[in-house]
Amino acid sequence: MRPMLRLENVTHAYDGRRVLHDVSVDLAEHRIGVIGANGSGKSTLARMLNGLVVPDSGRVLLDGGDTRRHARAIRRRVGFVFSDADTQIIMPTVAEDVAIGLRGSGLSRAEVDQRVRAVLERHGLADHRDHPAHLLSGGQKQMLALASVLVTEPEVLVCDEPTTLLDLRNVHVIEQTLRALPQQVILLTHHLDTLAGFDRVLVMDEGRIVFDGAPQDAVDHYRKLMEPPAAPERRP
Ligand SMILES: Nc1ncnc2c1ncn2[C@@H]1O[C@H](COP(=O)(O)OP(=O)(O)OP(=O)(O)O)[C@@H](O)[C@H]1O
Repeated sequence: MRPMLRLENVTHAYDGRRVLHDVSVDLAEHRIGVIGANGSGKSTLARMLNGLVVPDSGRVLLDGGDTRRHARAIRRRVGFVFSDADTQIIMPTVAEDVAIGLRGSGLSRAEVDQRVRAVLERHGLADHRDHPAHLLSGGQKQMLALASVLVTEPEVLVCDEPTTLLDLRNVHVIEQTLRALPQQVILLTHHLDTLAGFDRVLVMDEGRIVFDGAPQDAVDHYRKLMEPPAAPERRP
């Protein structure tokens, strides 16, 4: 059975400024997109899904477990990929960076090696296993960031604009990788084409979910929302 993420009346503010307003939503579909203007609250919402941010009021639940009380357990089940892979790469070599996610997992050295090898092969990084991670290309770094989360075998993958810094070819590579994943994917993106074939897309605006539906309808709604206001009529 697919995991069930639930936000219940979630409100959140930074420095007294409210950025999420009473958001309630259940997230159970296989592939869910989240779109919206800069600053509309997407990242804050996404970070709540694995307890990186805890709401000021309301609750965020994974299969009924509250992120306030079960953050560690929930983080093991909900992986998070950031838009800037450099912030996620912490070890000198590619293989070490992937392996670090398995620290404390209780797996033997041989099991860790086997899992790391498999994930590097699956994501086209096998030839780079002993290379310095910081010397990879932007696309390879993002793939490494993804591999480092996937090696932990999360049930849900939350990706916060993983293609924002990539060229179009690498956007497609990451897109295809995400599409092929068996686990639930919640993808925040400004690349609207990526959402074709998704099961559901949420549109956020000023801290609220203002549309929730099929990808094309959501993209149409978002485009309308982003239209510039009509210029005032000129008087002769
Ligand atoms: N750690 C923080 N401290 C203070 N303000 C923050 C923090 N994180 C986000 N904000 C503010 O909260 C608001 C919502 O930000 P958030 O990153 O959730 O939006 P977003 O929709 O993901 O934006 P973008 O598309 O630009 O990534 C913004 O006004 C942002 O400046």
